[in-house]
Amino acid sequence: MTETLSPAEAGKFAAAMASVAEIEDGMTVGLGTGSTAAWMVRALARRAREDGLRLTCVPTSDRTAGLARALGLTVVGLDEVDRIDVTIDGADEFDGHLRLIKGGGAAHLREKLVAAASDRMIVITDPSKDVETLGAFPLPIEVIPMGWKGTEARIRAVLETAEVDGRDTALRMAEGKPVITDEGNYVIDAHLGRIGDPEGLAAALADIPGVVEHGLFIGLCDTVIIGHPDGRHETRMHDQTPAWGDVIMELAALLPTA
Ligand SMILES: O=C(CO)[C@H](O)[C@H](O)COP(=O)(O)O
Repeated sequence: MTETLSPAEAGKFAAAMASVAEIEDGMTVGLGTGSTAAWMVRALARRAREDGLRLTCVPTSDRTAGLARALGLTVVGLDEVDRIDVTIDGADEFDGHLRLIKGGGAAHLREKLVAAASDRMIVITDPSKDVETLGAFPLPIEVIPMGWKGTEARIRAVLETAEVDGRDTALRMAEGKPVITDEGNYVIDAHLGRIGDPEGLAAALADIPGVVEHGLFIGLCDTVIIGHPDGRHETRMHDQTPAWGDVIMELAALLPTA
């Protein structure tokens, strides 16, 4: 399977496969958005079919809902469940404290709501998303369309005093029109280069009238599974960078058996 994929896709596939191994019968599962999450939805649907798992799934976007339904998974809205056992989602960047940038697919509002309702959030990625400092990926900020220019000016004012290297902002466009999120909003991308104080910036952005949600996920992710092109994966958990137990187990598996 993986030999037909590009190295990045093979890594995403490996992470997705490892993540669905954590799902048990009867669970309520949050389904992320993006190409990595799409691999996970396919792998989850296959596991559910082959192992007879009864799952309730809460998608983070219309795209993911459509894919999950088409594959036979049971899809419900966030308000139809009391809690979510685990959410599995992709990310655009993650750092050593498992802080994330999300929203490259303009779904970070629903993604954050679903992650916040979950007992556990697993992020699945290929190695390219692993960064020392967040910020090379432009930070998505979802804003109300009404008065978006004023909101952008307030975002720029906040960035003036933020610990960042760049301060450019741009309304996200596609085919000459503003990108509209599933909740009917616009996205402003902030090109920051480096975010020195993610907690401080997250709090300041959340305070701006017109900002609905930004793509900094802090204190939400419990586990990151990094898939490698050769099919291996490694796991990072809070305050374990990397999880040496996993690395040792993987190295042990490579040793010849007697
Ligand atoms: O945050 C997201 C969507 O809003 C995605 O998880 C993020 O953009 C990663 O996408 P991909 O798995 O395609 O690289």
